[in-house]
Amino acid sequence: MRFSLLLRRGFEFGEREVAHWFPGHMARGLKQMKAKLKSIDCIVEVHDARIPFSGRNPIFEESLGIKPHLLILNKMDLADLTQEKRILTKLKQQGIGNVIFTDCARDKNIKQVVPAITKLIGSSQRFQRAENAETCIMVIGVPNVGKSSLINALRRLHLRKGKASRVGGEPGITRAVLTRIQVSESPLLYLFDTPGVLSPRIESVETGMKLALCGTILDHLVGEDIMANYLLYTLNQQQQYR
Ligand SMILES: Nc1nc2c(ncn2[C@@H]2O[C@H](COP(=O)(O)OP(=O)(O)OP(=O)(O)O)[C@@H](O)[C@H]2O)c(=O)[nH]1
Repeated sequence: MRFSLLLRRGFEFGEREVAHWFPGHMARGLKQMKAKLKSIDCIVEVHDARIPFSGRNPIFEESLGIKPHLLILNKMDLADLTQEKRILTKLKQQGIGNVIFTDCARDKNIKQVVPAITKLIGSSQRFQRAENAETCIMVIGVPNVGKSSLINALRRLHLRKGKASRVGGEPGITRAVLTRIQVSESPLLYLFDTPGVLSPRIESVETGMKLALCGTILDHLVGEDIMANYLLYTLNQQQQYR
């Protein structure tokens, strides 16, 4: 019998409840972000390039969506970029036209970020603030996608300075109230790092599983066994048997 015929056709998630995967401190984080919004010129949303269509927080769009918006798909070094064109086309259809892929360990694509922000703000009528030379950005995203790493990479590139924002392998490293961090001298650019905020209504258990596998939800909240099982199922579906 062919090996592929033995593989599962679907994945049984059982009676899982995703609501409790949203820790309470995230609601507080979102409230603080909304309060800061008046002084922000542009929102930079960081997401994991491995799941470009899953798990972005719709609440960001509802509550923060009025400002110019740049989507950074980070961890491109871990993603399958043969699909890059298709990803960009699909995001454009969803109204997301400003997208940059990055790997925080390399400067190549990080270099595109500040010019893209400057261009976005420059072309946004509402935010032409001639009297104010400094620009303020808010970096948002679900936990552990690399928001702090991006800020540190921008500082390394533009200011030749070290880490200003704590980085960690577990979700939920950045919990502090928003701190203002300089990332560029010319143009004068400041960023607010924010705590990662998951959607309180993750659209499905499958989306939750993808978020967990990319490290945005703590493993034990979801269950290590089912995560491993779903990963195996997905790899088999994609015929990645190695
Ligand atoms: N492979 C790879 N790993 C990355 C990249 N950027 C960040 N990481 C790693 O991803 C993990 C999370 O990075 P952080 O910068 O702390 O993420 P964050 O979004 O600020 O996390 P929270 O504070 O939990 O919201 C760390 O282990 C980083 O080293 C990248 O471009 N590629």
